Amino acid sequence: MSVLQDIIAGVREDLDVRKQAVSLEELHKRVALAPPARDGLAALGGTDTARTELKVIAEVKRRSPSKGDLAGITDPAALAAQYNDGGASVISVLTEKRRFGGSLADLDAVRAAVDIPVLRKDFTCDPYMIWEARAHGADLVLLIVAALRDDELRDYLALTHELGMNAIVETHTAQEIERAVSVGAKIIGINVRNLKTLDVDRGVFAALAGMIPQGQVVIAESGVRDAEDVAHYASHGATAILVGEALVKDATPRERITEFKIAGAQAIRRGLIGAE
Ligand SMILES: O=C(O)c1ccccc1NCC(=O)[C@H](O)[C@H](O)COP(=O)(O)O
Repeated sequence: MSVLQDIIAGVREDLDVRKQAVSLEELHKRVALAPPARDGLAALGGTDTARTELKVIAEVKRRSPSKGDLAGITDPAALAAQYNDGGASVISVLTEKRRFGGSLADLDAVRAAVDIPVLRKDFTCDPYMIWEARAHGADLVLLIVAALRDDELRDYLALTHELGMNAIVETHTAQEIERAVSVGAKIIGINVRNLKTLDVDRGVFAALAGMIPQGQVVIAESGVRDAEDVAHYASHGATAILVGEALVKDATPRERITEFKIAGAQAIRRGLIGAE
């Protein structure tokens, strides 16, 4: 069983328990009462192709299969507030429990603490999880192409939009990018962490980003350690970077995000001057 299949098997078991506790009908009622979704697409620059800055999606990530415990996050809301102050455009909250130590309570706490859009980052494998995300205030959800059939990808994306949210459609290969584009994804992530080996190869982003049509939001996911990595992704066409480990382990995440934004803007400017 691959790492992804293994994670999803656990997600499905936990989901069965939650479905027993809260019916889909109950979730529908909660969604009707939830505050409207914040515009995640606009926060990430929308379809504006005149890129002048690099957006940062800052992640609340407690644990990971590749690294184990990352940081003792005692207050996810306070961490998210620091991310917000540093200039993050979106906060990502890893809600998967078994391998990442996250929860819907983390999502609730973060959503209440910031005014910017919040991504429920999880291994979406059932429409119930999209309703659940919205009921807990999420503005964006993650759809991993490798985990979904084309019909599921299309249906889940449509449901996400029906509920007023946006989806980050995550890819790892050229074929997955073709699938993401064909279902009409507006926000496409390229995750450079190989889901079989868990190795990070930043060169994957440089090799694949050019396949994504102009006008889409292009997110470089995973492996940002420092300003040099940020410049690498920005110079290869990233609209945004998604950063977890480097921020949760940093004593001053607010300053680190500001530094990443400056590095991203400088790399974009160098690219524009080089193209003149
Ligand atoms: O982080 C992992 O070990 C991992 C393993 C298997 C599937 C997904 C995994 N991570 C989820 C993510 O996509 C990252 O949390 C996110 O891109 C941030 O990555 P990083 O900045 O390298 O922590």
